[in-house]
Amino acid sequence: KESRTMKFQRQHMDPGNYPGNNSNYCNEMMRRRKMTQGWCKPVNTFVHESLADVQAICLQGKVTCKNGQPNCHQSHSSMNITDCRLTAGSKYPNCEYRTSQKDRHIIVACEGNPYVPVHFDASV
Ligand SMILES: Nc1ncnc2c1ncn2[C@@H]1O[C@H](C(=O)NS(=O)(=O)C[C@H]2[C@@H](O)[C@H](n3ccc(=O)[nH]c3=O)O[C@@H]2CO)[C@@H](O)[C@H]1O
Repeated sequence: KESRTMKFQRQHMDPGNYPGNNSNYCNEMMRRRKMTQGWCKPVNTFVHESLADVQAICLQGKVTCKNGQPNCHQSHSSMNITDCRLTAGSKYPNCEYRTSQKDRHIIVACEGNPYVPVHFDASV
């Protein structure tokens, strides 16, 4: 069974890569990382920073998660991310995404021992 932190890495980590001007980045990556099986995941963010830098967020600014839980953390610095958002005309199984590269602070939920990211909450 895939652990929560491995699921986080599969769904959200893409260090050493970024779309550049590849408008198909999200179409390719959402499939490759298995987020278009059974349904098209509506929104997903990939983070183009090292795993160490993203794991370090769990030691940074504590904030309340969207679901009210107290275990979210906001990155001190902004990070290179890509937001993938399902397009209006997209029909399963043809999941079509808009690719938007951004520079944002990210908010993740952390859990466990070691205390590591298990959920992507938002970017600000
Ligand atoms: N505090 C917590 N502590 C521990 N665990 C917590 C906590 N909270 C939830 N989980 C768990 O995480 C799991 C999960 O998949 N949550 S999810 O909301 O659906 C993820 C969102 C995110 O993937 C994506 N999104 C969204 C915005 C954006 O900018 N970028 C972007 O990528 O959309 C998804 C839906 O919004 C679920 O098992 C839930 O129980």
